[in-house]
Amino acid sequence: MKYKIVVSGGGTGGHYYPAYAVIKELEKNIDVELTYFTIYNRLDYFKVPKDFPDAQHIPLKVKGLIRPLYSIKNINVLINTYINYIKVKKILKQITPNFIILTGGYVTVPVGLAAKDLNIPIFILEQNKIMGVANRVLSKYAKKIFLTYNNTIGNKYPEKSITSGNPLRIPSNINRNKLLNDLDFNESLPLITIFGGSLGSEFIDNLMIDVYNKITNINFIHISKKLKSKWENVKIFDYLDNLTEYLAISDMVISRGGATSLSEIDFFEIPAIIIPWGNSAENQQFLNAKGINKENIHIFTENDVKPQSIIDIIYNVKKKNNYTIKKQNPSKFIVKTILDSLGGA
Ligand SMILES: CC(=O)N[C@H]1[C@@H](OP(=O)(O)OP(=O)(O)OC[C@H]2O[C@@H](n3ccc(=O)[nH]c3=O)[C@H](O)[C@@H]2O)O[C@H](CO)[C@@H](O)[C@@H]1O
Repeated sequence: MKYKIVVSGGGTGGHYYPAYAVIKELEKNIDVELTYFTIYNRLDYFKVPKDFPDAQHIPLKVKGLIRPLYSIKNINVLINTYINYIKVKKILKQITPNFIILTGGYVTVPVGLAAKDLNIPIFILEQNKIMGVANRVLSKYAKKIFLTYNNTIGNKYPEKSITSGNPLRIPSNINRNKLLNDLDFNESLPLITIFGGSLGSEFIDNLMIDVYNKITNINFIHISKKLKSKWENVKIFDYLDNLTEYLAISDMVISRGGATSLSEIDFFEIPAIIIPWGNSAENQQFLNAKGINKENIHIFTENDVKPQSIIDIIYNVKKKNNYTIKKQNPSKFIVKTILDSLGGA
């Protein structure tokens, strides 16, 4: 039997990749026909994985809520949500999905409301330490809510919530020497990977210039749409589809506080310097970073961090002894729970 599955999530990697991980795991268990509702035009900002099942992508022209939430301008947002709800409901009636997965972002509100009206089972993934507004609105109608963090702030439905962890794209095998040789890196040196979420970060780009001018005995991979490399030990890419392969062999990461980036750092047990994006909704990125606050995780605000703060920390970075993965991808548990709750595949 073919399962018709509808997924919806905001148009950045942090929402898209967890959905991808779940769909990939579902495909191991059942035949999947996928429809994906996301934000109009946002798919250009980051690369949609090439091997994503032949999803039909339906972009919706949604308007995001304006803060403060009681702003009069949000009346337009409500009208826009209603128009999209009518459109999505019509499409869902044609598709007749078996179930629907929502990964957060305003775009999911009309999709979730239409699914609820048509009695389609809804599963929610919440990656962040503070639940996003869309997930807060839709949680009431969900069959199960999968959380990355214990005690997610703003979650009103603990009885149907499970702290599963964030489903991730995990490389199937890791060959450190090959990955480093491909980039002409010296294998005996440690590797530090720098990236600012799926959309990049000019703040982190600028911060690193002084660091690169001073440090030559570390290999650096830096994801940046702006920087050009003039340093032999720094390789710059505007995007890497296989970034998680490089994360798996990184001895340190410097990143923003997006929940999926942090889940990867946690999963691969990489020491990290986190500089949360100062304008994230409800200071979400700072709360995410505090949520994984452990030894070897250094959190800075944009105001506090200086190139010298980075140099002082990375000066002591050493190559790890081994790079084997010890944990299980949460996608396995999530898929099993979804299928069991629907009566099994
Ligand atoms: C601006 C914005 O909306 N930010 C939110 C967005 O972040 P954003 O979309 O930046 O997502 P995250 O930082 O959580 O994840 C980034 C993902 O992109 C991948 N990647 C990145 C660069 C690259 O070259 N290749 C690559 O594969 C990373 O491996 C990771 O899987 O979603 C997160 C999860 O809900 C939220 O916590 C963030 O606050």
